[in-house]
Amino acid sequence: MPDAPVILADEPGSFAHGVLAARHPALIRAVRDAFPYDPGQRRALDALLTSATEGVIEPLGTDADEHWAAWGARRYLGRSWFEVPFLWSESYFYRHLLQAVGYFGPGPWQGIDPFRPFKLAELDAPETDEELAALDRLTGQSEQEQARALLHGSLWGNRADLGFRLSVPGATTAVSQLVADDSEALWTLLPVDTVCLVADNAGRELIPDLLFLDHLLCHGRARRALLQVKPYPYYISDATTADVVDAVRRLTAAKGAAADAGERLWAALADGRIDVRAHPFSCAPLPYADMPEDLRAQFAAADLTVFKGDLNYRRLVGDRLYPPTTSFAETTAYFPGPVAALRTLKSDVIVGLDAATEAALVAAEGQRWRTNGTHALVQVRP
Ligand SMILES: O=P(O)(O)OC[C@@]1(O)O[C@H](CO)[C@@H](O)[C@@H]1O
Repeated sequence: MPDAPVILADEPGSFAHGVLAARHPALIRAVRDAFPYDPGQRRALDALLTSATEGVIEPLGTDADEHWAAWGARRYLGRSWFEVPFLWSESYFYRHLLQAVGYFGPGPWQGIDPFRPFKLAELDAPETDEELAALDRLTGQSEQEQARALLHGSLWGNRADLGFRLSVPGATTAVSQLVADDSEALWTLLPVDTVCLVADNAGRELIPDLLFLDHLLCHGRARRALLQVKPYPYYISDATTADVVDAVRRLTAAKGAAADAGERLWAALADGRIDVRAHPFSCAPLPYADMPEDLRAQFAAADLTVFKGDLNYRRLVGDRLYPPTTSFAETTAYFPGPVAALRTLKSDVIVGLDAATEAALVAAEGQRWRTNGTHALVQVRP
């Protein structure tokens, strides 16, 4: 993987600094208000707020510390959250937040997803009804037109990221063009036996992801799908198995084409054509280049792996400040099979742009295009 500086959060005014200094405190407050947590949980959340903004990185004080030691904790404990790799700091913050609310138990709050109220509000939103109703209008179109529309639905669904909306209010309304578009290359890779989709957010991103998978299965573009989700709540709205079930239920409870897709998805999950996986490394604070052998073998067994979203992109290419014209193929050369990224741009990392595109973006927006969520990309390494 080409060398470039690893992103830290130590520079005031930078995107990463803003996430730790503003987004994380806002998230703690939102979670605190969303549940009738008991005094102990509230104290733990308040302590995390102080630690994350003014304090240093502390151990979890549970068996999980050993796990995190293997992911680099020994190097970072006792240091400011702002001085260590941004990806590491953010991931550990989410792990601490789950700890504060008792997610890992033992106790009555074990397994209660602190982000569930936000995820459910998304599923219930009128926008979701509109998106599902739009499926009925697709049915009269050719298979190819449907496939393209569903790919774009899945791509732009990535704007529906709750963390992003905590810091960029109104962010879901802007629309812009793709800064890189390898979608033709993507279509030439299909049909395949096994497609793997590494999911990102629940709710309004997961629904179009599932509809895209349903289309691939239904039209013979893939025989089966692996769906990688998170083993526990992460980065606010990241999808877990419970969120997959909620999304499919939302579809089956809808009308028309959405309900039909929901029934097919239910059947595909039940008969194993969609195989949900939740590998522990999915919540690791590390790039995919460092993945363990068993996960590498899972990806190697797929004929095509599609990474959804900004965080997965950061982990796929490495959370570094690359020159934007760095090759996507080179940064993903370690990956054990054909790989695609569908992502809206919501952090500083970017590779695979041509020089003219980068120059035009900078001329129009300075560096804001990297993080404001109005641009997207489809990148493929066959
Ligand atoms: O992965 P997603 O849902 O597309 O985006 C996650 C995100 O909102 O969170 C990170 C900052 O917290 C950034 O990588 C990105 O902006």
